[in-house]
Amino acid sequence: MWMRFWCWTKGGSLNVALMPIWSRLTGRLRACGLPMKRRAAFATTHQRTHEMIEFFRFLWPYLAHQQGRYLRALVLTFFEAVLATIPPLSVGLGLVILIRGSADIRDVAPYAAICFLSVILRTFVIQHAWRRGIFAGDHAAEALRNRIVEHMRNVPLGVLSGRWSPARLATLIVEDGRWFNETAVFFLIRIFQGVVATVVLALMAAWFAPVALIVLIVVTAASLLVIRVVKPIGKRVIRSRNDLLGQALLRVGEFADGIAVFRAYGQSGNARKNLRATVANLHDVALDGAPALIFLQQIGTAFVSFAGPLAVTVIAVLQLRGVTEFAAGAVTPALLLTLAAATTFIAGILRTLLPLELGNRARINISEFLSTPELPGDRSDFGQKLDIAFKDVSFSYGPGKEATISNLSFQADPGSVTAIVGPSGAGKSTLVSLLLRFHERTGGAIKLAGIDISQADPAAIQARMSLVSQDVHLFRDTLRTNLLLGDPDASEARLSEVIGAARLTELVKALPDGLDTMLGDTGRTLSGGERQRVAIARALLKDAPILILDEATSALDPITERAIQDALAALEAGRSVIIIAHRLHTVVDADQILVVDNGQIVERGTHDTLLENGGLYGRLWAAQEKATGWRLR
Ligand SMILES: Nc1ncnc2c1ncn2[C@@H]1O[C@H](COP(=O)(O)OP(=O)(O)OP(=O)(O)O)[C@@H](O)[C@H]1O
Repeated sequence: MWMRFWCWTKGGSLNVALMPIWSRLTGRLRACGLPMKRRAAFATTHQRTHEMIEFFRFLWPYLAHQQGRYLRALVLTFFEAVLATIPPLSVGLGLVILIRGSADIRDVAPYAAICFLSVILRTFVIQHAWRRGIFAGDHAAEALRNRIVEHMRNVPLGVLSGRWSPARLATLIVEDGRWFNETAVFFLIRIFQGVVATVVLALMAAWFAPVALIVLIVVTAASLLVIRVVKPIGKRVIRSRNDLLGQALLRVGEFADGIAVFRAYGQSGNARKNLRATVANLHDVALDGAPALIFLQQIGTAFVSFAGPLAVTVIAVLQLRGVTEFAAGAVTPALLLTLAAATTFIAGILRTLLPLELGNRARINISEFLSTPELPGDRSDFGQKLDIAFKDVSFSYGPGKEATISNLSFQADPGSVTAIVGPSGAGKSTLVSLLLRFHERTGGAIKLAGIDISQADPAAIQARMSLVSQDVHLFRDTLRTNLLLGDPDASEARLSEVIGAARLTELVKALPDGLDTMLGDTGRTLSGGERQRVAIARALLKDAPILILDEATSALDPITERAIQDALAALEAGRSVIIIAHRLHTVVDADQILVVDNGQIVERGTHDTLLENGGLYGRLWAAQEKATGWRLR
């Protein structure tokens, strides 16, 4: 019999029979723009296995101390899968006994008892397996999300303003993190369960009738073939869905943040239109993609449903032709039950393949982000004297972009005050962001206490610096939490002290819940000047040896600014200070003033020497003096 079957396939009859169907299918899909390789269909299993192994390898370290629990979940799943094969087998064998003519209930009763026992035991085992799997998977997802956040802390800021925008990262953490979790828990375990159960059931079917095994292999291969065809569509839909989701998040964020601007310019209609267009795109992708995916996936799983009838037909043909001779009548019900159970499990596996694609895409996206290089360096052995030295430093915001800083050198001694002034866009903020290692210089060297900062741990550098910038970010949390960012362990007394120094006492009194008032969109919104004072209080709390003030008092009224200047003067004592300021009267006492234009220091000196020089500083000073005399007519 086997020889005949072999000759039939070898002689090409099978190919001849399947070729027109295959050509039609591939022809239609090619017409839809899908790349098709005839033989490639048979690589599906290999590729899927490879993807699952890759996913597993990626998952494994994040399971950390939950690895044992996850493995126990897999072992329990293995037993659960074996238990799942017992009901069809025991019912089938009971039926065989009945069909063969046994009238004694005692012959059948053990099979019924085994069937019930296995069902009860399976329910028990499955619960334990899932509980362990879900716990371990959740743990891995949490560890992965923390790793992403940690990586965000350690990559140059340029990475986060480029391809990995905040919206893209939100999608990565929320959406991709979710699919990573689902794949780790549900799909991998379900596939493992399906494979084990299918193998056991297929062996049982082969025991009833060896030809059934061939039939199962053929229908499964046909299903995999179809799934292979579906895969590019699935990939395309999933990729555009991910991209659009990122865009939608970005637009929603922009719309929410900029609603006041849109309204002020009477453009809220346009902004809403943009937002709607993005949401509509998302909807279109779902609508276009979903029916195709469901239809093609159903075709894939439908093939395996033919296993039972096909096996019976083949057995019948073989019997009728006299190729085989066995008690088909007695065996067929058991065979059918076993095949039905096997096909249910195969269909279950096939149904997880497309969602598995989402998990796989999530893995690729997350790996891509995690592979962006972190800022190198681990030195933190700075001494007490934190002198700052820039030597021929150059920097540009991207390859091929014009240099924002070129060959810039200066030295700031410990305890001195260095002011950086210059026209808007000259590169002043960029300069301090290089010192903080928010970006990596492209040329020259920046040294802190004699150590090249490119060899230093960015966190160690940032721990030694307090930054108060013109853009103050407050978190949607209480005022207390926002202040304690400066020093999470600060005592109440210290907190009151800096609140007083930053002229925040009146504000705290006026807030409904004082320091515990929620800030942000769910709570109280602060004015620009109030925000700036909160940032100053944070810096006072941090008490770092280097203070960087980037237009720190620009949003304050003159009276508050004077008061804050006094507080800052007290803070400046004994520290190195770098002040970026447009209001030149705030820097007249600086030890050195660097005048920056076009990314270069064009003048340096004290206020008096610079005025004497009559250069750019002199012109800026004169322009400001004149501006103070201006008034609107
Ligand atoms: N993240 C960024 N990516 C690309 N270009 C940037 C980025 N940040 C700043 N720039 C550009 O670099 C140049 C210098 O900007 P920077 O903010 O350092 O100037 P500045 O002197 O501090 O200006 P201002 O006084 O107006 O704050 C500007 O042309 C600005 O557009």
